[in-house]
Parts: sequence; structure tokens; C-alpha cells
Amino acid sequence: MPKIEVCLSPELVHLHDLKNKIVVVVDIFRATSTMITGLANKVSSITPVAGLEACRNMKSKGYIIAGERNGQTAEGFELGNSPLSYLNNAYAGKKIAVTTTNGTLTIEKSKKDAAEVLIGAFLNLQATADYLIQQGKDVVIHCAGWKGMFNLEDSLYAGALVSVLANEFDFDCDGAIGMKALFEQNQGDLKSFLSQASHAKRLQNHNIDADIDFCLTLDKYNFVGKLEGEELVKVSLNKVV
Ligand SMILES: O=C(O)[C@H](CS(=O)(=O)O)OP(=O)(O)O
Repeated sequence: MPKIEVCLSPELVHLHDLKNKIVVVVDIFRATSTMITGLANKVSSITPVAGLEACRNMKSKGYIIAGERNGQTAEGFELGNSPLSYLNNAYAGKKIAVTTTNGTLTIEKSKKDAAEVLIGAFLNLQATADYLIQQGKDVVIHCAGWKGMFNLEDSLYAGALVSVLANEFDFDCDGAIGMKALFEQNQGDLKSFLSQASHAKRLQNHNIDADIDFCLTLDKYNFVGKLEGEELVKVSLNKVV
């Protein structure tokens, strides 16, 4: 059986061997939830960029630039980090370049060694699980956390994915065992459990409660977000859609 393990913060990723594995990067509030929503709403591609300046420079190459630091849209950027901005196909056909506080850095730290990088969200949990079963490779779930620290929402997503995959994958890492148990104890009311999370509180201060609700929606979308070269694209179970 393939194995699944959980890396609870990008600061710990050097302790995991990513070679020949599929890495699922997760930043529930809000980067990876927003990327999945953009892809669902027909953007032509999303290019994650770790640095603000590098992302700003993408504008002259024809990209719409999305930039956020500490929950606020960065100066000179057209978009911030809200999934709601992409609804109703608002940026259909556009190439988006995006940089965020935690999520894009975590993608950057994953892509050098991994066989594949996927983008995880509650919004497409089951589709991602189905894809991982189909591929049959070892998996590392890479939680973006917050500025290097553990956070609840990304770790709970990791627990949810381990829970769905538990019959198909071996897992003996404590992160996977612990987060699976935590998710299973709280899956009946994820929202109230996560209202205690530091990140949810920080974002509430920015008046984006609707974003939080949206990011906790389960299985709204039925596709996988995958990094192909430098771009995130939509993948169905057998083909790019
Ligand atoms: O915009 C967000 O949701 C966060 C901002 S902060 O670090 O929590 O202040 O960025 P993200 O990269 O999506 O974690």
C-alpha cells in the first residue's frame, strides 16, 4: 500500500522526503481555497509566485496580479486573496499570478523535489482523494500553517484527507494519526471548532467572515488543482479538463 504522511508546517518540510511523492499543499484560509475557486470559475491559469516583487513584475507579461500580505491586498495589486472575487466567472480566460503570505511560499518549498504538487481545499476534498487513490503513489500533505507555525485549519484538512484515504493508504506518522482523530471528533461542526483558530480570528478582524464560510464548504467542486510547470491547472480523474 502507498503511504500518507503529514507535514504540519513548511518549517518542518526538510524533515520529509518528497522525492517520487505527490505533495498536497493546503492553505485553507485562504490561498489554496481561492486557487481552487479561481480554477472552477474558468481562469485560464494561476501562477503561484513566492515574492511580492516577482509577482508585481508579472503584470507587464499580461497577467492579472493578485497579492496579499497579512490578510490585506498588497499595494498595486488588482486582487487580494478572497475566493469570492472569482465567483460568477469574473476572471474567466485570464492568466492570474498570485502571491500570498503562507500559501505560495509553501508551494515554492514543495515543487523542487515532489513528483507532483496538488492544491488541497475542503472545496474539492473528495476529488483530490479519488485522484490520489488512482495514482497510487506515496503522499505528503504539506500544511502552510501561519508564518511557519502549526495551524488548526490546514491540519484538520490533512486529517480529513487521511480519514477519507484510510482504507487505501498506510499511515504511521503521528501527524497523520493525530489529525485524523481530531478531524473525526469535529467533523460534525467544523465551523464552530475552527472559530477558535487564530487564523479565523485574524481574518474576522478584516471583515471577511463570508470567505471563512466559503472556504469550509465541502466538495463544492469535482476536480483536482495541479501544478504543471509553473501553472496550476484543472485536472479531472483521467485528463486535464
Ligand atoms: O490572506 C490570507 O488568508 C492569509 C493572510 S495571513 O497570513 O493569515 O495574515 O494568507 P495565506 O497565504 O492564504 O495564508
